[in-house]
Amino acid sequence: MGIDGRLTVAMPKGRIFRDALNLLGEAGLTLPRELVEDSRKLIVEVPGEDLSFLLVKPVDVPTCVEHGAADLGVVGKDVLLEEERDVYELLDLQISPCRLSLAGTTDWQPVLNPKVATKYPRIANRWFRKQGQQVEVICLNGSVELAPLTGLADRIVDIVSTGRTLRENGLVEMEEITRVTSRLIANRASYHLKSRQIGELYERLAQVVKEEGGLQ
Ligand SMILES: Nc1ncnc2c1ncn2[C@@H]1O[C@H](COP(=O)(O)OP(=O)(O)OP(=O)(O)O)[C@@H](O)[C@H]1O
Ligand SMILES: O=P(O)(O)OC[C@H]1O[C@H](OP(=O)(O)OP(=O)(O)O)[C@H](O)[C@@H]1O
Repeated sequence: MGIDGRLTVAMPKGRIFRDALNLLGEAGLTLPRELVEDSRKLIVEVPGEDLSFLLVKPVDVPTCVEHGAADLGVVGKDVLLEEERDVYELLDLQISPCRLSLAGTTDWQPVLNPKVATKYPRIANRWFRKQGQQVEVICLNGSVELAPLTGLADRIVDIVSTGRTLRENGLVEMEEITRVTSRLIANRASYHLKSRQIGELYERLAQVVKEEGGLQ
């Protein structure tokens, strides 16, 4: 499980990375140079602690944790809901907040069996099923806002943070599907086998989240 019996944490590269590092720093961890500075290293050990970080794409964090390549992971709730991996969700870290919303053009008219473009096909399908609406979900990997502008789809399900991308593309948020923050997740076996190490890190992080109401 993990590497050399050390506690291994899968960290998402990209947007969440800095927020997660700040949180770990606040929790009293000495962050190795390779994590803080620009580095291409993918496995980084924390000096003086029985701890290593794996640097992975955000969408791959639940996969690494489910399969035990990492004992713990930091990941957005959006990815967690979409990936449906068999992991424990331990803590809402309250970092990298955003929301997953339904959006469209201002002049959108209801149609039978509308097309919905998204990076989140499972979440979209589940949500529309719950609404009793039949839709055709079209999977995109980015620039989802283009879809209603080009006739590729009628509406989109996508992340909204400042709302700038919607605004600058003449789209409006129609409904919030879910609020999103990043979570601490654990491999099921590691949670039991490394309960002391995981418990200690959990306590340190939970304390910071409680004291600071999360770091934005
Ligand atoms: N404005 C935002 N847009 C997208 N994700 C955001 C935003 N704000 C916070 N997040 C969080 O950041 C995560 C995405 O991070 P990031 O954009 O680095 O990854 P990504 O979608 O894999 O990017 P890419 O595919 O461009 O490499 C989401 O899962 C979400 O939880
Ligand atoms: O509300 P905002 O602050 O504008 O942020 C939301 C935008 O940011 C993300 O896109 P990203 O920059 O990751 O590009 P992408 O289209 O390639 O996913 C997301 O998919 C939205 O498009």
